[in-house]
Amino acid sequence: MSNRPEPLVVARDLVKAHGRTPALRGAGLDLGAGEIVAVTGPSGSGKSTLLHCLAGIASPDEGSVTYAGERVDTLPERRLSELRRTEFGVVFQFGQLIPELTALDNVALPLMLAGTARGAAQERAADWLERFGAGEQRGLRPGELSGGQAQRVALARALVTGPRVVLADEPTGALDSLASEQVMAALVRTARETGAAVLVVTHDAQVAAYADREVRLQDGVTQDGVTAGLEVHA
Ligand SMILES: Nc1ncnc2c1ncn2[C@@H]1O[C@H](COP(=O)(O)OP(=O)(O)OP(=O)(O)O)[C@@H](O)[C@H]1O
Repeated sequence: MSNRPEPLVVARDLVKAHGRTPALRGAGLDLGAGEIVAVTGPSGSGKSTLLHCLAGIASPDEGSVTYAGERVDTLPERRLSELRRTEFGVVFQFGQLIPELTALDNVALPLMLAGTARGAAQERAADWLERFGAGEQRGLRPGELSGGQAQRVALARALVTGPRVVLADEPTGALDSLASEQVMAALVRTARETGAAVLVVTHDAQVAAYADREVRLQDGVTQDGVTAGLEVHA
């Protein structure tokens, strides 16, 4: 489409096997600033593996991933962790919160690691928890949160540093449909306001409908170009 933004993340011809199990067999996609793309497909079709390759967590056996023109798949680990700390917000499918810290401190931590003073970091963390509907859980530790609450906290933590790319693996997997809609609306709002490029892996067609585009994976191969439904007004 002619009015699509210039891609910020570009993946081409990705091939990746886990041992002898092929996970990606020629996957690719473009992700533009301010754009939300849903990656859908059956269980085992390679969605998480694709997200891990985009985030530089897994390295593809073949193909390439670039971020703002820089090859991600061949970067040294030190530059990769810098990218993940400053430019990428990654939300994993399972448990990534620090059990000893409250929800508020989990979200404040990335800011503090980047040098923000604790009070200011907590203030911003509280705003992001509110945005994702987890403001009331700020004082709770991960063990005291429901799965859905933990997901909201993980999203707030991924977004608090203002990443340019948000990669979220099933961010609504533990939420009911109303809560999923709230979380997706907050993600859409964030992408529109901050210009972040957002990729969401999801099983859920209702969640995918919030995206600007849907990229379907089938047996490790992407079929790009399905346009999803909802017009979202900022
Ligand atoms: N660490 C691993 N070791 C071995 N095989 C793996 C590993 N991770 C994934 N696989 C295999 O690679 C293929 C793709 O898995 P992947 O998790 O990327 O798919 P998915 O579409 O995200 O699945 P789901 O929707 O169930 O999360 C599957 O056949 C899976 O069993």
